[in-house]
Amino acid sequence: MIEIENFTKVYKLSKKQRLELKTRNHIRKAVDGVSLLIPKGEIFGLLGPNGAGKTTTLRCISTLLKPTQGSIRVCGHDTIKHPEKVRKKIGFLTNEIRMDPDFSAKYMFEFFGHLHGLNDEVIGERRKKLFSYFEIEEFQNKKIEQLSTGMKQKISIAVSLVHDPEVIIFDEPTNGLDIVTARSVTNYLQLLKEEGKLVLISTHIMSEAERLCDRVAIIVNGKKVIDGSLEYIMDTTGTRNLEDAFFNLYLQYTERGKV
Ligand SMILES: Nc1ncnc2c1ncn2[C@@H]1O[C@H](COP(=O)(O)OP(=O)(O)OP(=O)(O)O)[C@@H](O)[C@H]1O
Repeated sequence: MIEIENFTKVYKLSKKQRLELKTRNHIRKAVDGVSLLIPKGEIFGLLGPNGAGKTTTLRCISTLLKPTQGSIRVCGHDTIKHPEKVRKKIGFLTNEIRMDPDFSAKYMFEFFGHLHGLNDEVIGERRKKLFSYFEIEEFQNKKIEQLSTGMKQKISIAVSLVHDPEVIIFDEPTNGLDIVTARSVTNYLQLLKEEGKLVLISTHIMSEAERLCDRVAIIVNGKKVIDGSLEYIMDTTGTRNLEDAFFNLYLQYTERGKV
């Protein structure tokens, strides 16, 4: 389970950032007082427009950043007090973490397997399973720079899952993928859910969230505006699909000045 309580993240803005953002403010509140309970055995979607605070939230859960206020626990471990215990439990995928282009998929997989303290036999078994599912086998000895965007993303996903984590946190996992590759990724997330794992994704794609997620939270300007099952969100907003529900809430919380 992931337990997020009254979580706030404030960034300090450098002079360069202030100029770029055309602001005099020295800070930016990226996430503002968000609380969430995310159970295992489900796919949970974090939805929101650009700049809503999704990536910041996922990075704080994954211990790459520290919350400014509030607390986050993953499988009972506090992300600030016991980040190393949290890291053992999670597989994290983000667009900014790139595979080293000079190395091969096989090398990267083994490297990260060893970092997680796995022995060669376990790494070999995991590699066979994941490389076969994502059809990486044929390309596993090629330099990553020679491979397509889709293949690179599949390799990143396989590497993030080397240690068979209980909690899978993927920031926009299908971003930039064609529909065939995207479907193989989302199908795998469903398999992980069926194995009882907790899967947390962020996405802009409402149809994907609707097809994949058991529950979602919508974040606008750093604040959670709703969370719950898809049925609950559609009932509450009086809509029949997630995209309409999203727009309904977005307009309500931006134009009417609630956020
Ligand atoms: N390192 C940083 N320093 C300062 N501000 C930041 C930093 N990272 C993000 N922000 C700001 O925090 C806010 C939330 O950004 P974040 O990347 O978490 O949003 P997001 O929902 O993931 O957006 P997107 O869908 O565009 O990736 C934005 O206003 C962004 O400009």
